[in-house]
Amino acid sequence: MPASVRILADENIPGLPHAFGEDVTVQKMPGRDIQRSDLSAVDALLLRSVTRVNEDLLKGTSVKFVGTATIGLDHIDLDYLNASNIGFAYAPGSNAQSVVEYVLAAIAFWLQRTNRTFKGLKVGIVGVGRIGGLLQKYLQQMGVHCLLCDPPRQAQEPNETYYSLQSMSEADVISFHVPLTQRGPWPTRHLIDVAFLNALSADQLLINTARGDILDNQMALYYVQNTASPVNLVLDVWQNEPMINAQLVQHCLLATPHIAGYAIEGKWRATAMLCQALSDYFQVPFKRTALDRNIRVNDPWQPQSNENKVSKLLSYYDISQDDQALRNEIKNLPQSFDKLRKNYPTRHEFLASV
Ligand SMILES: NC(=O)c1ccc[n+]([C@@H]2O[C@H](COP(=O)([O-])OP(=O)(O)OC[C@H]3O[C@@H](n4cnc5c(N)ncnc54)[C@H](O)[C@@H]3O)[C@@H](O)[C@H]2O)c1
Ligand SMILES: O=C(O)[C@H](O)[C@H](O)COP(=O)(O)O
Repeated sequence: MPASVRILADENIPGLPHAFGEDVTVQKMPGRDIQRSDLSAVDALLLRSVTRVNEDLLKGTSVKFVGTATIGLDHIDLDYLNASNIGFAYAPGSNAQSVVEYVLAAIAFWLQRTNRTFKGLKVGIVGVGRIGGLLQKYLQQMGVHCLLCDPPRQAQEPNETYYSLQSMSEADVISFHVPLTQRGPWPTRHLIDVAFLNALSADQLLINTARGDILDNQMALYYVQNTASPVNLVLDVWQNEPMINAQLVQHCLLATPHIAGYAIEGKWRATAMLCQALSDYFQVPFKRTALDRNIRVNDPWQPQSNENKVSKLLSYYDISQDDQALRNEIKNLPQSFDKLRKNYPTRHEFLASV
């Protein structure tokens, strides 16, 4: 192992280099600009989702360890890392609560607009992993009925009740929490197809916080432009970020620049997970306490049965501000998309754990 560990990090990962001592050096760069030529004297690369990690980037470099401060892994060629014996870490669950709070705020926004409450609501959850499972717990705590769709889990848990993707159209709200995959028995690229959209109506809400490629955006634009009463769309993730489909934005109930997971505690939790993994890998000390105080949620909200959950949720997180910020900057794409993400205002997690 090197005498000192040289890290190249995405400039949008908070908390570096304070978590390490003098045996670690940290250089920062915009994630989209990182190229192979930047990696000749780098031991560890710490990234976000905007840097594609593959043979093109890493071949012939000195990189021994890659960490991504994200839940999603679709930007990483894991086969190449394994074959090249490069250490790897990611941040599973780090921003799950943030995404769940985004989804609950989006539902609350829609309910308020339609003068409704959570009472009697049916929510379909597609992908019941860390995020989908947490969403299910919070919704059930609020008395909301959930329909679960997760074929990989269904194959492992034949005695549990799971629904098909098609039957999700029975729900008032359908929220997607699948990883982006192209291969295997249950690929998710373009999982939301025209047949699925055609089975929905203007009385329903579809939320995609998973990845942009789950929904063919060009097809979705055609659908909203040519359907009398299209489903209400809430999109946080887009195909071809940062050059997203500006026309589709105009047709969304809520449109945001991939910030569902951006509550500040989630970001610091991801940093802590990567620093711990890097510290174990290179056997260098890591000051966990330097990060811990940013991860704690102050005074969390425990929903009560007799309170107005719609207005309470929106008082914690007014999601319409994130939507408005994107609409205000839509003429300045693609730069504005990354700018809004880089300068995202501080949003705190607010739900008590379930
Ligand atoms: N918008 C954001 O800011 C944001 C933040 C965090 C994560 N994400 C995205 O959310 C995804 C899910 O995160 P997670 O932590 O819950 O992942 P997870 O791996 O814990 O859960 C994913 C679940 O999806 C299921 N699944 C896989 N293929 C499926 C299919 N075809 N149909 C239905 N279910 C399927 C899996 O069985 C699993 O239970 C991430 O991969 C990432 O792309 C987005
Ligand atoms: O997968 C994730 O964790 C999220 O999509 C994450 O919030 C993406 O943010 P980025 O890495 O692009 O800043």
